[in-house]
Amino acid sequence: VEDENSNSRSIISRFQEYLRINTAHPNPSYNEAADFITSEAKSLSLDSQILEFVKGKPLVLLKWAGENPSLPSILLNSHTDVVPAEFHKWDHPPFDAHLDPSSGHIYARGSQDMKCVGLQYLEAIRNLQSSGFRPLRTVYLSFVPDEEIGGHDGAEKFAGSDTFKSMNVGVVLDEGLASPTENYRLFYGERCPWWLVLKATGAPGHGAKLYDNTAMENLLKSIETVRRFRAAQFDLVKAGHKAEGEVISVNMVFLKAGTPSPTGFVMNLQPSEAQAGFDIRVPPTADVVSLERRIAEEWAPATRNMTFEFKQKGSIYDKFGKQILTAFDSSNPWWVLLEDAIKSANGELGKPEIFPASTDARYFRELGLPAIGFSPMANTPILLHDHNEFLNKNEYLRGIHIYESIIKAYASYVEPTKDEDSRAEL
Ligand SMILES: CSCC[C@H](NC=O)C(=O)O
Ligand SMILES: [Zn+2]
Ligand SMILES: [Zn+2]
Repeated sequence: VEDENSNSRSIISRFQEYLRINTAHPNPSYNEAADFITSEAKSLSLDSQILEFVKGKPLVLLKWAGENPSLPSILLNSHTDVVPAEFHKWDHPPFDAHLDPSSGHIYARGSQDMKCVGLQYLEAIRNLQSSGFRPLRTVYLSFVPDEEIGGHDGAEKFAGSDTFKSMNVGVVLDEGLASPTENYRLFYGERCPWWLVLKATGAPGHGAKLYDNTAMENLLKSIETVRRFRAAQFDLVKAGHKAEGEVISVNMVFLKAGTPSPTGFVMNLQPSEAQAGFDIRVPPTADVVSLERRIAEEWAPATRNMTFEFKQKGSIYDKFGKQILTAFDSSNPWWVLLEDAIKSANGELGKPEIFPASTDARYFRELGLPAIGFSPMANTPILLHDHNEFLNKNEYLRGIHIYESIIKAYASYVEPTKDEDSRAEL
């Protein structure tokens, strides 16, 4: 028991050490994080290399060589960056990794999203190694930069690289979300980001004059139309008809209009231009043609002097024209193995879900690879990107055992031969 306690204490202090590295945008300490991961990898005798697709943005790639390197490998992905935090709004500073002695909560930016997962992979490997386990398939771990700002200089370049090709990856694990209930959550796809700017123009005029076709009026009508659409989508979720990832979300994220003056804005001038920005998330199964038509005809009608521009417009289709989804039935052995491995480690599971935001998993799915989103955090409020993000230490430790079970199952998996397949069908 004494040993176990001191072992848990070292596991938790390694987690805290990683959390204390400030990898928040816009100036993440990527090199410090890379050094930390590299030194952890050394202690596990894993091969490590730094891929620097863009200068100053290291991606750490680790390899636990399998006994049969010709089999497709396993990739365990996590991002090293985190979103910024408003220090004064937290109960404990976001990069102190304070462990509350009574609750066992560890407070830090990145404790849920997703430094927990990155280190849990490594701790699970440490435990598997000391139990004498040897992987049949090669297990890779990638610690990637820039996920929070779109992953273009991280996972996107990695997935397109020759290094990646040479890894012969068969399946990818990436992040999921915390679950407030007993059930862990598994994600088989994600919504696609469309960042839309609606622009209105109109006749400028005196602030005292009532007249039609002002930029502000034109924009407000669109905002009202978008708001009604948003409410209808949200109602489907509130009524329990759809899950969060199954509806189109639209949130207004900026408003820009007015004529600046030294004291603020000119108050008696109706401006000739006004803009509003929206973060739209589109489920992979959505009817995108009708959404596009809605935007052009109802949200930005030319008849009201409106135009629109996409700042980001992901596709829900891969290069074969297929919706970007990972199968979650018996056609995907990795899905079945994952569920079984979690259950055999006493984890309970909810229904497969669409990830409501965007993650790096899409870059791997786009290649046609199965990628599954999973972060082992049950009984935990969803606090990613929020103030006072925390993860309970026991939940963190439990997650390590879950990954031991998963990595063991994945790294040992042998595809049934054709013969066994046909027998199973009989
Ligand atoms: C358009 S890529 C943005 C990626 C980001 N990922 C996590 O929050 C997101 O907003 O979902
Ligand atoms: Zn994340
Ligand atoms: Zn995030």
